[in-house]
Amino acid sequence: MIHDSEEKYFNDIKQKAQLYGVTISDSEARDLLRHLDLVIEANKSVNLTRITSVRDGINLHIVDSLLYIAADLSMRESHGRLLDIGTGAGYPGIPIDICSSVNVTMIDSVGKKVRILQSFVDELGLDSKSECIKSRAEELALKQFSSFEYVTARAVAQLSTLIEYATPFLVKNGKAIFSKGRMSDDEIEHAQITAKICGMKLVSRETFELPEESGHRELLTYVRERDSKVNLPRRNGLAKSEPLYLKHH
Ligand SMILES: C[S@@+](CC[C@H](N)C(=O)[O-])C[C@H]1O[C@@H](n2cnc3c(N)ncnc32)[C@H](O)[C@@H]1O
Repeated sequence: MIHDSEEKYFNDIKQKAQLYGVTISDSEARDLLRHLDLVIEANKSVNLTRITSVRDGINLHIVDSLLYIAADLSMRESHGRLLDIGTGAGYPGIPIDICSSVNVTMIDSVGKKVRILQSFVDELGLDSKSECIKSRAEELALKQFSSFEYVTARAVAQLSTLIEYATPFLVKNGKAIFSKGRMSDDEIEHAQITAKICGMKLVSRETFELPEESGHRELLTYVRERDSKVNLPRRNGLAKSEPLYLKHH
């Protein structure tokens, strides 16, 4: 548990968020830290993250998640719906929930992770505007077609796969925002082909450096402009095993 150093960590989170233009309140910083504390504690018995220290967690989980807000400040005031695909311990879904007014739905295909995630949401009192669902993206998209203004994902799959996963969930003009480390030329080219097939347009690509040289990030934002040329979602696993950029090139 965090005690003496709480104050120091609050200020650290607030100052680091501010570096990216995200102003957060004391109570938001407290909730972000409380979530991280719960994740580090739960991680002792269930494998959720390779990060075990609060210091690393602030940079690599909290600040990294807040980059999604930095990339699209509109979500701070939006009361729309946001879907976080493959959320794991709730990154970036929970920090976005804490620091914005969007209604966040978090999904993961692993039931054990979703049960722990639900306990974090309950403990943090986020339950009135958060939802945790155990599902693969491809399955939930059939039930929640065209239902979200925003889709996010971090560390889940290649960009082309993420674009295919996100597309059916988005309303027209809805945005998919993905964070990536360094990408290969192939990953970018495959994403461009997939986006075209899915009716998605890359509208912004911003570069960020995480604090204390913790990493390089690119935040890519796609808008759902047109109907997809293929019926989405496709069957489970096809986005990876038979990528659209190969089939429909
Ligand atoms: C490396 S973890 C990242 C977790 C979290 N987003 C983060 O950045 O800390 C990837 C997660 O995506 C989930 N996942 C992978 N493919 C998925 C799919 N098709 N639908 C839903 N969840 C998926 C996995 O179960 C796993 O928890």
